[in-house]
Amino acid sequence: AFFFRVISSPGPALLPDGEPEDSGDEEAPSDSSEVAPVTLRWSRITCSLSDKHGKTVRFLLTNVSGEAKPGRLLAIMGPSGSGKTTLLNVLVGQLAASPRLHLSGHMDVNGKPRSHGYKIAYVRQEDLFFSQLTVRETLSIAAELQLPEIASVQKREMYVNELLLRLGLINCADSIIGDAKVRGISGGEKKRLSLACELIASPSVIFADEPTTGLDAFQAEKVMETHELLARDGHTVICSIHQPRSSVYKKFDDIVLLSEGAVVYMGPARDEPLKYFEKFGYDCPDHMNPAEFLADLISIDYSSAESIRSSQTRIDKLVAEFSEILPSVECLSPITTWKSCKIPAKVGGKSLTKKQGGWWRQYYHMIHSNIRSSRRLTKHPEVAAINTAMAALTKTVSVFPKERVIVDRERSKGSYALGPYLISKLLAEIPIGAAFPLMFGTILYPMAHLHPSLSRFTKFCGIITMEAFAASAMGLTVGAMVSTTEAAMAVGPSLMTVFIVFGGYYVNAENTPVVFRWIPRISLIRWAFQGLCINEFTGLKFECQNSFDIQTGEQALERFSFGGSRIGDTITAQGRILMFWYWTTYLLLKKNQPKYQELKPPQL
Ligand SMILES: Nc1ncnc2c1ncn2[C@@H]1O[C@H](COP(=O)(O)OP(=O)(O)OP(=O)(O)O)[C@@H](O)[C@H]1O
Repeated sequence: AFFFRVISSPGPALLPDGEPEDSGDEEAPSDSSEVAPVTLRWSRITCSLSDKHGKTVRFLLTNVSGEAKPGRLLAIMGPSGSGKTTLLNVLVGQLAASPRLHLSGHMDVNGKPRSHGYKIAYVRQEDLFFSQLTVRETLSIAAELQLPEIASVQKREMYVNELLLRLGLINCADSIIGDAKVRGISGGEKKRLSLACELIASPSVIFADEPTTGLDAFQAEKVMETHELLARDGHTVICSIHQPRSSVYKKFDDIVLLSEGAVVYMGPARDEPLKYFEKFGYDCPDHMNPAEFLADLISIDYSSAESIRSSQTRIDKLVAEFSEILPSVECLSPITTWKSCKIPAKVGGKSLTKKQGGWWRQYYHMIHSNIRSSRRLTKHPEVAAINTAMAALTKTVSVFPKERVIVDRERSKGSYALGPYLISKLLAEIPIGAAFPLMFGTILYPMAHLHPSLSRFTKFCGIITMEAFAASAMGLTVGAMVSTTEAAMAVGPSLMTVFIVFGGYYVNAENTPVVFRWIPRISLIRWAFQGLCINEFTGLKFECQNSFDIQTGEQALERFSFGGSRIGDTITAQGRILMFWYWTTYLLLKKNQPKYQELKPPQL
């Protein structure tokens, strides 16, 4: 996937290879704080949706015109489904192609076709990062990939530090990003990190799709403050936003109000739109958030048939009124993509984005970040426990149902009995069954920086090997229970998932509901996880910042409800589970042994 991505498309934030000197008529600035000023104009953009017979069924955008200027923050506002994201995608040139969508209109960049281009950044709604990397590492990797011309590591670090300071990320620079499971930086910080990653190559135009979605009021304000500062630095900033609080609304310089894909107002923000709507008798009450007033004014009220009709009439009237006074935004160039942007951003008079790093450079950094990321991830003994068990289980369930057919045939011939077959199978599989966990342990242990002592390493390998045998025995039971490999492949991992959930990491003994308390006792994941945790945490001391932080490994074990137990206990429990699955396999195979129709003498 990475290979495909590298050869197929550089993504919106990266400049394609280009001739840096081809700067058109515009001079790119020579200082890092300066950006090439860009004015965007779009006119008569219409986007329609047709059915499979080619008949237009709906307009997503109707005759939308507008303008975004450098040094100003433009907000595209409107109710849900009004076409904000569609318009933003059209402006960025990234409206997903579909045979049912028809797009027309014009767009200029500084009075020229936009393919003549400038560097742009598109900050999407979802924040996608390697969750185990820190903020600084994420930005450093982005800088190394996008700014290969800054050869000096020191200079690149300075540049990253500058960005961290500028976006208010310096305090969390060395925190991991985190995800739903491992707490990392806040939602607002993630949004600002997304923005920072896009800003590395000093884009002239910044598009942001709903940058405040999912944030609390304070974080939303901080994020919008950052956008406002970027506009003040000379960037052209365009963001879509649903319904901002009033302090956020005050930050906008210009506003486009969309309702059902049509423009209801476009022009200066703050009091101007309120004055404009006053002319039609719609007064914003004192102390009401203007954004809320505007949103109510241009939304369909679905509470009753009458309210739908009256709100629709009001919106149609406002759209018609605005189209009559629409400032003439005329562009000559049909909509194209930004792909052939050729003007590189510059820092200190030097081009920063002549080229992306070559393949090898990108490959090296991606591998590096993946290793860094997986190192931290694999520190969780849970990952080692799940990986070992799943590998052993799938290996067995994919093979055993086929083998069973042969066993049944031989048994029916009386070649061998079930008991000796199972015992010989167990003994014969010891070397192969142990090979994978030992290999896995040998690679993972030093990579994950686990406790560097030979005795702990030996115990680590012992625990995962025992677990692999238990998982394999469980695979035999599943294979004996169902008749096909496909069914075994469906049942085995599903059953294992239950054991993973009750494995002690997601749900531990103290918070397991009483009715499910038996599951962790028979979960091979839980015993392996417990053994690995005891092996790793016993005797550890942690650096603490607060008095309530966990200080010792023993306290960490208490937190998992593993206090007071020993590795020996977990190995014994695994042994019991292994015997349980073997015994169940024996009983199932015995019960399911092939039965043949008896040949009875004909009745006279
Ligand atoms: N490719 C598509 N095919 C069909 N319908 C689409 C397509 N893209 C957008 N739409 C429809 O167009 C309308 C506008 O969508 P858009 O995502 O632009 O709205 P929005 O104002 O950004 O909404 P929200 O605030 O909820 O994100 C929606 O009704 C959506 O379902």
